[in-house]
Amino acid sequence: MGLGEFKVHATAGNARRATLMTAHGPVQTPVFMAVGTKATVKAMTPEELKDCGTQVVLGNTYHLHLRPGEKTIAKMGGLHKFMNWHGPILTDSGGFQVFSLSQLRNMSEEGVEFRSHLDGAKHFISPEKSMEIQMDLGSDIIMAFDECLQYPATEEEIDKSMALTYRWLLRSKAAMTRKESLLFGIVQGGLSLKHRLKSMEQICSVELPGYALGGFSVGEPIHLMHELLPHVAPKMPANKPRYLMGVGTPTDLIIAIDSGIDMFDCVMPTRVARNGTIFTWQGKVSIKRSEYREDSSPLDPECDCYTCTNYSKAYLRHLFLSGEILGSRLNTIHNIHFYMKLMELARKAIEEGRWEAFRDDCLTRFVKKER
Ligand SMILES: CCCSCc1cc(N)cc2c(=O)[nH]c(N)nc12
Ligand SMILES: [Zn+2]
Repeated sequence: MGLGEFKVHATAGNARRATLMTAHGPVQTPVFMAVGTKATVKAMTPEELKDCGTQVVLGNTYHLHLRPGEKTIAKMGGLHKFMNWHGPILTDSGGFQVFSLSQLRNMSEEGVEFRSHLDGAKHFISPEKSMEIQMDLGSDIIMAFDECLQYPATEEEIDKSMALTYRWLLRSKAAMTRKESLLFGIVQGGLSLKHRLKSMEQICSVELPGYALGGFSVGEPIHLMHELLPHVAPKMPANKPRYLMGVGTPTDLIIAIDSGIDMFDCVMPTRVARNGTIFTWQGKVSIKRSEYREDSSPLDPECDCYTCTNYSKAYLRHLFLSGEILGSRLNTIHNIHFYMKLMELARKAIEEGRWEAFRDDCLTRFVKKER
């Protein structure tokens, strides 16, 4: 396969089993990508990530630009070498984090001026600057610089913002000159089908190796996203990967795959692991519950990860209540393994013509009350 080639091997309704070729190797989809915002997937080593089945790690332009700086990372050989991750890396364009993390900011056609959340220093990021940072990092998949509105937003705000995102995509494409990298456009449009379809038409009219759906998981009731996806995702180019940004729970992933989404990222599995929430094939487990005080069983009897093979709920509860770092590590290893296993089984189910049954079984399992 050539760089950027996206080959669909099997389908089940809108669901697809495909392969995307990047400069650091193939990506088997549907895929969940582990978020490594500051050049690390929190609490996990690259070897542990690989052992859990991780294919792609995400980096973040905003954070890495502020610290240690893309020029430093470039001098150290690029982000792959710097973090010792030699599989594909996708980097976000930074706009989303500017709006969600930094204080003072001035938006203009040119770009966004903002103050660092670290030291208050003034910075400016534009489509051109975002591309420069991501190219310096040596990213395999580069995200276009976009504006992501929070929820709710008026029709006028959505109209104005998605038009800007389209103009910024054209500037991103003109500035992204790194031949080894794949540039993905980002469809916006808020929670309005009319605006989503218009943004999709604009963004997907630009010839690119892949397209993302942004603007979800921004505070909206999640059912609104579930209702919109089947009307938008299948209309995106069938021969290009579709990436749903910042989503989601295991239930969200299954529903989105069923609507034709191929790629996902979310901080959820790593973030909630550190707070003691564990995803299992029997639903969610809150490890701090007193019922686990002397429970010798693993987090998930149906899981074969390092944590479930070697430790009891009683021990993991003790680590969590004691605030031990090992607790965060073991819980994270399990949650990342769970998400990667979910995607592996989803790929197999689509390949083997069992997708509908797998989908329905997952949705039944995951809706069980937290215990
Ligand atoms: C490393 C983080 C990747 S995903 C961040 C993210 C998350 C969510 N939910 C939406 C968006 C969006 O609309 N645009 C962009 N660039 N990023 C988004
Ligand atoms: Zn496990």
